[in-house]
Amino acid sequence: MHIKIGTRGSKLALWQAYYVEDLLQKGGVETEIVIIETKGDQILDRSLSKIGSKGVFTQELEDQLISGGIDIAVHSAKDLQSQLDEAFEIIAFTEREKANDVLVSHDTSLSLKSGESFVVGTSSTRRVAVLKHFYPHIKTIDMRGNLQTRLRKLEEGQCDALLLAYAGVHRMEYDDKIAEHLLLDEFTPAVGQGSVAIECAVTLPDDKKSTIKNLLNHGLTEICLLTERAFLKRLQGGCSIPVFGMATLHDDQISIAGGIISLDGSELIRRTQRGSNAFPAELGTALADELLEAGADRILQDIKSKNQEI
Ligand SMILES: NCc1[nH]cc(CCC(=O)O)c1CC(=O)O
Repeated sequence: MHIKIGTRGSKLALWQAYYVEDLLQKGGVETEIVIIETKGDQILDRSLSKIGSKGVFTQELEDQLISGGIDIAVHSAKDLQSQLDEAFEIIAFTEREKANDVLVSHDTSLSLKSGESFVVGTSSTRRVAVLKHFYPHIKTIDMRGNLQTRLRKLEEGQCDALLLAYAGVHRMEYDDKIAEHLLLDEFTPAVGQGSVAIECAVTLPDDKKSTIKNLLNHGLTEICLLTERAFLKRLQGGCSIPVFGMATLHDDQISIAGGIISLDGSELIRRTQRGSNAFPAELGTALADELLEAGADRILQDIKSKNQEI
């Protein structure tokens, strides 16, 4: 069998594509990597939250899935919108890396907890809002671009530290620049953070689908991600909305913590629920409903109207 693997061209995206390629080859599959540039890779001058981010990193990959230019598209699970077009499906989630955020700096003695003020570069609305909520003495500056670009800006002194997903930092082998591992209770990650999602067209032949699923899918990660993605779908949060959620497994139970925070960090709603691992989507949806009842709806509307003003 021969599988064409579609990926974006950033170093992190390529790492993930090679990781997937390796797993497929170990299972006796022949592979080929096809690099595809997306709109999101070209737009570097404006914050993603301001261009309406739906599909900017996925559209061109999905076009190739339909035309047969590629068999699968490899994404960071957290970059994949919660509601795929009906022509596509996710056939596998790879085993999740540690999901937490980390503070990255040349000065590894830096700590959010120290009370000392310094400048953190991040383009994530979630991370900015959570910093404002728990660590108001920290200043933030908007910082876009791939990991290498951000690290270069850090090196140039545009900020003192970056706030990033551990998974990406680890994959790029920048572990020695990690100053602090942030608490999951405060910096609850974006839905899907740390896992790689494999997308295909629903029309991909069944023998290819089953081989790919067998070689790439990590069942325990899949249960967690299905819970989180149902949660996100119900809240209709895209990556420009500071919604966060993370599920973990405890024997046959799933526990999920999730919430939403206003852009200025003043209002934070976070809840947890537990349920059977047989019904991940139901649990994720139930948690979203609990949040909506607790006022998440108002925060969401407020953020959506602010995004439209820009
Ligand atoms: N939004 C960019 C993005 N997409 C996936 C990762 C890291 C890898 C992962 O979470 O799987 C990152 C960088 C970051 O948020 O620091």
